[in-house]
Amino acid sequence: MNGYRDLRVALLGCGSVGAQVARLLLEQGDELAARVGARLHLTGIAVRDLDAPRDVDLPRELFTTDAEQLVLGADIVVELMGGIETARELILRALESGADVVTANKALIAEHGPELADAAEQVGAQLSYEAAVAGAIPIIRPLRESLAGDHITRVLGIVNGSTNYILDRMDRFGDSAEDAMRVASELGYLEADPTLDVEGYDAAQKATILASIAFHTVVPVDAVYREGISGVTSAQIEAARHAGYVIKLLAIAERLTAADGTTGVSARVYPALISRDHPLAAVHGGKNAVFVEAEAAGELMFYGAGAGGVETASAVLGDLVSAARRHVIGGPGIPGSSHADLCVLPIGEVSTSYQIMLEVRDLPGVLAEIAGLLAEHGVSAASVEQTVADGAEGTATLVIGTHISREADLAATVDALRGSAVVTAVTSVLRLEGGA
Ligand SMILES: NC(=O)c1ccc[n+]([C@@H]2O[C@H](COP(=O)([O-])OP(=O)(O)OC[C@H]3O[C@@H](n4cnc5c(N)ncnc54)[C@H](O)[C@@H]3O)[C@@H](O)[C@H]2O)c1
Ligand SMILES: N[C@@H](CCO)C(=O)O
Ligand code: NA
Repeated sequence: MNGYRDLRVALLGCGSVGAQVARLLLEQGDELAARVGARLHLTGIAVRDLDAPRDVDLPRELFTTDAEQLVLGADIVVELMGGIETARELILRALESGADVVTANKALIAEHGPELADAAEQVGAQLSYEAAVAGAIPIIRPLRESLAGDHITRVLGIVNGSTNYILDRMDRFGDSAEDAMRVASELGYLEADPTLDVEGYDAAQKATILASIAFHTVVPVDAVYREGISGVTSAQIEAARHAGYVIKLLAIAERLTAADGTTGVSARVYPALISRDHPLAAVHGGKNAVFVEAEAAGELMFYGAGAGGVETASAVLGDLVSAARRHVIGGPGIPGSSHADLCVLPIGEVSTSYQIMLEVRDLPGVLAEIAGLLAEHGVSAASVEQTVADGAEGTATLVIGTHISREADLAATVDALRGSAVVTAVTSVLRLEGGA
């Protein structure tokens, strides 16, 4: 039709995202053909159950349970099944046959990205995964292409919508952690296994991908330091607000110099304080945002929907159109870039400032004792506030803000505080991020 050649597109999986990709491919066929210069011909959709109910009405003859057969002969394979092993095998098979692959599978890319990128490079195929990080938000392509001539120094991301939703409810509506979690669950925001969201595993997968691309290196997912939001309390949220901060679950990728002079990368996920003036503080509900700091470009922010079937389908189709254009023009796909080969530095090498909440004995000399413990470990207090004196009788609550300190020094300080006779409890230690 219209003299366009056909490019054979095989779709693996027809769930929330896959069904929307199929619908858009069919509905927008003519326009996509005009944009690409070839017709994106959906040859089939691999499903587990031919008769399962779908979000979208799609021609039944497209469905097949034979994913392996479908992949054979495809020009572009779009993997939207999720899971690791079957997806990995099918993608490797597709790449080895020279097909381009588009996937939204963050777990797979975080675990096997380098292997898949190598397989793609061997045959000059394109492996694209814009939808794997922050759903609809263009962030992979900007990092890989638009910022390819710059030096990125730091990436701070709110890349998990469900935990952002939970923390935002606690902050804005005063919900308890349990209530906020229940609402998030009712709205279907959480993964089938909510631990993946709540304990930061999903964000860690995205941190791996962001750190690897931003710093042209390989950051294994196991090397990402990870804390989730299950320990965040209403008292911490309240204390943060009082001090002009908000608590966000951040995925951070940063170029750092270690104490011994080694340059490396830190990749970490934890709930952190950020100033209410920081652009990331305005990311509410289930939205995602990625804040990028680059030497020449300065500060950039990418904001939008990090999940949702049709929203995520937008990113998938963007990759699909890009892969299809390559087929029309010819030439190899853009290979992954890991030439910098940087080491991943442990959390102890990170320097940031901290907010420590303590319950102490309300006695003369206590402040001096605590100041002495901080000084002994090279941690300098920027502020000390006695917020309430209404805990157990004879105790006071202290909130200490520190100057920028090394995590290792801070950890030793917290251990010393816990062991001190004047401290009855260390109730909170939070890092403050987003500053200079
Ligand atoms: N839903 C989102 O908002 C979102 C956002 C970003 C990324 N992703 C990623 O996109 C991918 C798809 O997510 P989803 O939300 O559409 O999942 P989903 O569970 O709704 O759909 C996956 C579908 O694939 C099918 N499937 C699984 N294994 C199969 C196999 N071996 N053969 C054929 N079909 C198989 C399942 O039956 C299911 O229908 C995942 O990797 C997910 O992490 C999803
Ligand atoms: N569970 C993820 C889905 C998108 O990857 C989230 O909450 O953001
Ligand atoms: Na994205």
